Amino acid sequence: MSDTIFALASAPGRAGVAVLRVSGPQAGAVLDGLISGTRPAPRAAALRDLRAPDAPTPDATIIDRGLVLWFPGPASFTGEDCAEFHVHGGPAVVSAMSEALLAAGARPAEPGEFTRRAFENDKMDLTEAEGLADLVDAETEGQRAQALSQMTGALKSLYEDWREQLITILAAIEGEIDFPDEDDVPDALSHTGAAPLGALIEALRDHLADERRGERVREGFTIALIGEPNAGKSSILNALARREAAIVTDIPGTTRDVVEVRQVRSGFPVILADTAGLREAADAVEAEGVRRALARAEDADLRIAVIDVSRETAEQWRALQPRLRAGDLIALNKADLEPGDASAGLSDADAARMVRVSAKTSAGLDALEGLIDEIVFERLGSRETPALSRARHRRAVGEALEALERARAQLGVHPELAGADLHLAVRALESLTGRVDVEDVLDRVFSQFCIGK
Ligand SMILES: Nc1nc2c(c(=O)[nH]1)N(C=O)[C@@H](CNc1ccc(C(=O)N[C@@H](CCC(=O)O)C(=O)O)cc1)CN2
Ligand SMILES: Nc1nc2c(ncn2[C@@H]2O[C@H](COP(=O)(O)OP(=O)(O)OP(=O)(O)O)[C@@H](O)[C@H]2O)c(=O)[nH]1
Ligand SMILES: [Mg+2]
Repeated sequence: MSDTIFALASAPGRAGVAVLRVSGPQAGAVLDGLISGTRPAPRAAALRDLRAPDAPTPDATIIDRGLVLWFPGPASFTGEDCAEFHVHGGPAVVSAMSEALLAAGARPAEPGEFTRRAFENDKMDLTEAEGLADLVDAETEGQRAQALSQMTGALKSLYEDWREQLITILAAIEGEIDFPDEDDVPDALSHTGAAPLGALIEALRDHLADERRGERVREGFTIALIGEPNAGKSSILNALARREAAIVTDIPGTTRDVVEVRQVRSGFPVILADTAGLREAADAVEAEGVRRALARAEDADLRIAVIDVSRETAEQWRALQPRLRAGDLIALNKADLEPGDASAGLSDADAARMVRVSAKTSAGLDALEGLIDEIVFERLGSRETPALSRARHRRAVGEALEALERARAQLGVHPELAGADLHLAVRALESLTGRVDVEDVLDRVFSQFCIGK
């Protein structure tokens, strides 16, 4: 951290304004070396001519006239001395500025290095840093809201609060072990420790039992269209996508690979996947397509079974039913060809998630979209408690939970063993917020950032 680093903070390419940030002990000197006139007052923008620090004649070699800012540490984004150059956003201006910053003694920042410094200087914990990275990556309203909440400390407070509860329990237990005021220490412990420990275990369980809501908000909610060949899956995909994303022909077995379309529904990223029609395939290529279709259906967050109502439906339904789960949708397609009631023989629950559609005339497609949007919102929409948003969180909370459960089992038997497990749980929670230095975790988290963050 003794290096002074710089990076383009705005997107590369042509733009109205480009922002270059500098952070580190030499940031003030770097700033002074590039500007005409005086360093501006802290945190106030000032217009200055900018030139390379090694320029022979100051006037002839002006790079640009831009706004500069000076943030003396520790009251800065990184906690170090920082400077910013807001210049005209042309590629030649940015590259000349980069040369000038190099000549002034700064080096290019690694991805995430500014935020890593903010983390090292206690400006944020690890979950807040992740929230910031997610905010930069956010493409939908739901992603933005989740990332902002995490960046402003929602997960941090939750995890810090658990950690404090745990330390209180641990102190009580260790107190009982060290200064038993009763003969039966384990028994006393199962009185003092069991209730708060039980409550904590419940809280961690609830946090994990969220059907991966936060991870889905980040990565996308996947929906697989499945059904027999020629049922109209690709036609429905194209209708939902409003473009010809998949090939449609009247030949059964047209789709082989999984065809994906990304869209935003109810403010969340959704991945619609069209798949090969399910049947005993005659050739190896189609057989591989069917294998992929089944795998995708299995992994998806929602399945839409597409049934061709112009053909015998009982057989199609029998084949699809084992692939479906509660809450999945059924699209009865080609309704234009068969005005009859295809729901005959189905239970009410099945009928409720069924829509008659025609990919040809578009009848019923609005209703199908309405149902999809509703399901996406129900499953991903915000709750009162913040959601964990990465596999890293799930692993660490899971580890803490297992340690707490072991501790509970030992509480009235071997209090020292319970104490050791509680220490493990504290450590797992501390790795979440980055309180304990787990170097490879930090490297992994910050390397996922984009350059300039
Ligand atoms: N020009 C510019 N815009 C930006 C950023 C930036 O670095 N530069 N940010 C970069 O992500 C975001 C804003 N985040 C920031 C967070 C903290 C501080 C900061 O100076 N914090 C000090 C003082 C706080 C205060 O005055 O209230 C501190 O925490 O001590 C600055 C920007 C978005 N917009
Ligand atoms: N009349 C009518 N024809 C439809 C409808 N939907 C699809 N089709 C036709 O049915 C045939 C098959 O459509 P696809 O969308 O390719 O069917 P698929 O389920 O993707 O078929 P595979 O990729 O072979 O599994 C095409 O000729 C479509 O034009 C519909 O609602 N009504
Ligand atoms: Mg198809």
